Amino acid sequence: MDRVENVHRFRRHTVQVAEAQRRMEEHLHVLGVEEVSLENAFGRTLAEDMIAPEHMPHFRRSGMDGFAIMSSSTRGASPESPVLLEVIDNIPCGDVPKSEISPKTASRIMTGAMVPDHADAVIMLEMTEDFEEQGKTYVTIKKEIQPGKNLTSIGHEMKKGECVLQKGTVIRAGETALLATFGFSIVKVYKRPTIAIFATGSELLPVEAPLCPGKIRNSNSYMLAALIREAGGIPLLMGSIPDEADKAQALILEAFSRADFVITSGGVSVGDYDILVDIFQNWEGKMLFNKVAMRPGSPTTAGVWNDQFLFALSGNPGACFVGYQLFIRPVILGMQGMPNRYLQSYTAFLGEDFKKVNAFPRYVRGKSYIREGKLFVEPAGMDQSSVTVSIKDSDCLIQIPPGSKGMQQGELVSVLMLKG
Ligand SMILES: Nc1nc2c(c(=O)[nH]1)N[C@H]1C(S)=C(S)[C@@H](COP(=O)(O)OP(=O)(O)OC[C@H]3O[C@@H](n4cnc5c(N)ncnc54)[C@H](O)[C@@H]3O)O[C@H]1N2
Ligand code: MOO
Ligand SMILES: [Mg+2]
Repeated sequence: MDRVENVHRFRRHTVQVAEAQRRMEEHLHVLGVEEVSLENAFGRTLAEDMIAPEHMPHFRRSGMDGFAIMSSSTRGASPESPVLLEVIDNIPCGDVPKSEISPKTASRIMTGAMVPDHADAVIMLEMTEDFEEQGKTYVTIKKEIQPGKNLTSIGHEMKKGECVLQKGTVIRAGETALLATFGFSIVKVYKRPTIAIFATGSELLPVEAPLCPGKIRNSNSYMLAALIREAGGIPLLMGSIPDEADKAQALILEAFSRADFVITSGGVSVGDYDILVDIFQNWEGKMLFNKVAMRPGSPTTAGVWNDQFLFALSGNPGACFVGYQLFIRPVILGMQGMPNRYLQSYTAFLGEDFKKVNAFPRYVRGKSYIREGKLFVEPAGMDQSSVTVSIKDSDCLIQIPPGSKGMQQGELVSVLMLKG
């Protein structure tokens, strides 16, 4: 149930995180498609199924350096009664064999080379002895060899016409190897969203400015830009806006023409200078939510303007980080066609007591570790919403359910993994 709150000038309706995500999903659309070269495709999402244009491998391939033979030639072979075959060819990788194999012949062959016709096995070099006699080379085999030994058949890994990679697959190292194998030098991928980032607050200084009393440097914009890059988006740093609602609104609306969507940080709570609240109060677009049952980041607000999102994150760095992970990251991944866009949930043991109580579910910046084969998590450091230093040490968000008693060391807790 939504809880309605009346704080001074702005009615706020608290929604659960899942409901807030559901509302934003209604407006989430995959961006268009573009072609990129394979070397620039890392981290991108395939926009079409990739179908194998040929078998892999497309020729019968030797798995060892040795001799290609007919396995039947070795029947009865033993140290006491070795088989003698005449060596009729030498096949390096990349060559086509010049001769086919018969019951009395063998061809010297290298790992990865094309196995000659009628050969159905390759015997390792170390299991043979060869010698020359009257200008001819012979190989001695003292062991029976099974058909198919050290020979990779055509289409062993994949058959022509099979789906190599499905639409929606994120291209990482293994995918890149397959795309290269099948000759896809250009691939169709979803476009990367461009996101305009504004910081708000008259206290904010540019990063390069010296400190002065009461002011701080704008760290949220840079943190958000880094997070956006991590998710494959393109950040547009728009600097910081002083606490003047009209000016901020004009700049934000203008940014919609330059970006796929806009994020702001700061100015969403109940302070006198919380200008995003004013902007959303006069919002002509659609409101999605303006209060979320979560800590930190409860004032996180979102709306849609002509099909484009405006996300207003809290100014407190910890809240800004958590708000990004729960709302912005899934949108960036979703716009790139990624099906698994929400942080994955695991169960872990709590490594230490967490006594802070709250009416809302709490997302504690945590660090995870394995002890005796079990996954443990504990707070990464100071957990107040205003704290920046613990962000770098966190690899997960520990989900502490709302309640009056907190949680004890050793209890099982649900965790959202941020990395990996
Ligand atoms: N009376 C109440 N006060 C507050 C409430 C409340 O419910 N009643 N909510 C608190 C909660 S929870 C949060 S979260 C914050 C939200 O604050 P805002 O989103 O309005 O952000 P600001 O007021 O602009 O700034 C808060 C804090 O963060 C610093 N900040 C802002 N921008 C940046 C930036 N780009 N880089 C680094 N740090 C930044 C800013 O200087 C403030 O210290 O409100 C609570 N208050
Ligand atoms: O919702 Mo606030 O982010 O807890 O400090
Ligand atoms: Mg404020």
